[in-house]
Amino acid sequence: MSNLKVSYLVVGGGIAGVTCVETLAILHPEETLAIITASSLVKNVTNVSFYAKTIVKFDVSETEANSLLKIHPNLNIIYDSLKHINTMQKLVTTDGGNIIEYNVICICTGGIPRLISDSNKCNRILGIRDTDSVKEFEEKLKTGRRMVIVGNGGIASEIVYATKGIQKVWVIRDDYISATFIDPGAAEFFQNTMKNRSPEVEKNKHTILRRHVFTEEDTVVAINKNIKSAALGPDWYRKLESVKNENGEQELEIIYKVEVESVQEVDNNEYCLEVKLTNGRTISCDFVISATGVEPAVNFTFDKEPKRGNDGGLAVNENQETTVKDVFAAGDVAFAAWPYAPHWFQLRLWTQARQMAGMAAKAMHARITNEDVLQDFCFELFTHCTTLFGYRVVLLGKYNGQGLGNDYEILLRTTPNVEYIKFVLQNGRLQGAILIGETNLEEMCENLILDQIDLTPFGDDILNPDIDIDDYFD
Ligand SMILES: Cc1cc2nc3c(=O)[nH]c(=O)nc-3n(C[C@H](O)[C@H](O)[C@H](O)COP(=O)(O)OP(=O)(O)OC[C@H]3O[C@@H](n4cnc5c(N)ncnc54)[C@H](O)[C@@H]3O)c2cc1C
Ligand SMILES: NC(=O)C1=CN([C@@H]2O[C@H](COP(=O)(O)OP(=O)(O)OC[C@H]3O[C@@H](n4cnc5c(N)ncnc54)[C@H](OP(=O)(O)O)[C@@H]3O)[C@@H](O)[C@H]2O)C=CC1
Repeated sequence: MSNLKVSYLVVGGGIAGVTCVETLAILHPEETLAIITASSLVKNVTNVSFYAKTIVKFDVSETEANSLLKIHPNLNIIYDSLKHINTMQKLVTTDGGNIIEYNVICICTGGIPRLISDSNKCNRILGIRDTDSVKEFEEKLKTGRRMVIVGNGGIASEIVYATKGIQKVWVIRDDYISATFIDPGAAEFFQNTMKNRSPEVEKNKHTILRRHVFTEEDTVVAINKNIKSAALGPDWYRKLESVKNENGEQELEIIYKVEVESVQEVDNNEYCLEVKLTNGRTISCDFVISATGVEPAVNFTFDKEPKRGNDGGLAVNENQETTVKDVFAAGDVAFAAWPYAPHWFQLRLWTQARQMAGMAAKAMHARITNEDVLQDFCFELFTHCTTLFGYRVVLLGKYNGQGLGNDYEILLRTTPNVEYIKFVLQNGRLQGAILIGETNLEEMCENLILDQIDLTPFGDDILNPDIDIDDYFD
């Protein structure tokens, strides 16, 4: 137990918390800084590379929290969990009884899986977030014969792709797969490649994976067992590829446009779970993966509650400050409540956790030094680089026509098993793009979206592979 007084206090050892600490250490090295982390390992970002000004790719790795001392020798690391924030007196208390006074605080407590409604009745409905949850999943995978996967976003797509030797029933409420990230055309592109995974595609799959392989060690120490440690690293699902299940052939059935009505444990059946769907069908299985999104982790109390967003996240302005002065928030726990630039929106991703935390650090520093701060340029354009079904995927701007109504055009170029390129245009100007494969179009698309150049004169040539469109703009 200790009493401590610092200028800057950061809570959470995920990408957001660590980025905030790293940025503050650079901006204000002489000032006192502390981090409260509920787990002995923290996340950090390495191998940052730029495809373009705002399109950044990086690896996410995990490291001992005390390695942060390298960047800030006077950093106070408090291995504990936040319990209460007294915003009037500007002090926090922790579950372990520590009291820390601050001038400015940044809350980066991340999120937890938002599970389907019957999850509280049965422990065979799993969510994936941290190492422990993956271990439990691996155990179930080793002996399971059939699993039901609910949800149509990143985690469900990765699980469907990576698991073998088990029957999979993928239950989605859309009429095409992976709807969070792609459109129906790209879904078809992926499904075709999944059907006939040729040796060539298998080869590509390995060459385009990120360099860092997820290796979160068993040595991770959870300080508070009720609090999940940071979200997993990028290659987490590769562990699933090596799980041996001798039960049988891989089979995938996708059931579109349905939801789960109920899940019941049964003991008179070959399988111990029955999943009833809204279309009247019942599926017997061993366990259910609920990959149905994230809930912000506001797992502590306030004397004065800041405003929340409609998803329960702490509402923040363009400087990442909540509605309570000197209380900032970043990453999955935050709800972006400022008026967005035309080509940006919030999705809970590493990139945004990192960007928000960098912005929060700048604004916290500006508060302490009494300076003005402007929102970072990165919030001008939504960008996401990832790997789906073994392919590089870059998403830019309003890549699925989000918020554009019905008044937009789509331009497509696709080569089976190689690339899928979609441009979303409105009034002849590029609003968003999906780039799958090694397209090398990232920088051009970024410029076209940010500069809103009228592309009408180019017609369909904008996607003609024989014309180097960059030449037009040089
Ligand atoms: C399986 C999986 C795969 C993903 N894949 C991708 C991907 O490919 N690309 C991508 O962009 N994004 C991906 N994401 C999303 C990405 O991981 C998150 O958006 C990002 O990690 C959020 O970072 P964060 O720091 O806000 O939260 P977290 O990583 O959740 O970190 C929160 C930290 O706060 C700590 N904490 C919580 N409560 C307290 C408390 N009361 N006191 C002290 N500490 C506390 C936790 O222990 C944790 O260390 C994935 C997520 C998951 C679960
Ligand atoms: N490669 C990547 O970039 C990856 C990113 N992630 C990130 O990790 C986090 C967690 O991933 P994930 O859980 O996949 O979350 P996502 O938000 O990506 O996807 C959730 C999915 O579940 C659906 N859903 C929500 N509630 C229900 C319900 N009750 N019944 C049926 N379907 C439902 C959503 O549909 P609807 O859209 O209709 O609400 C959506 O398709 C996200 O922030 C995600 O972006 C995770 C893995 C990989």
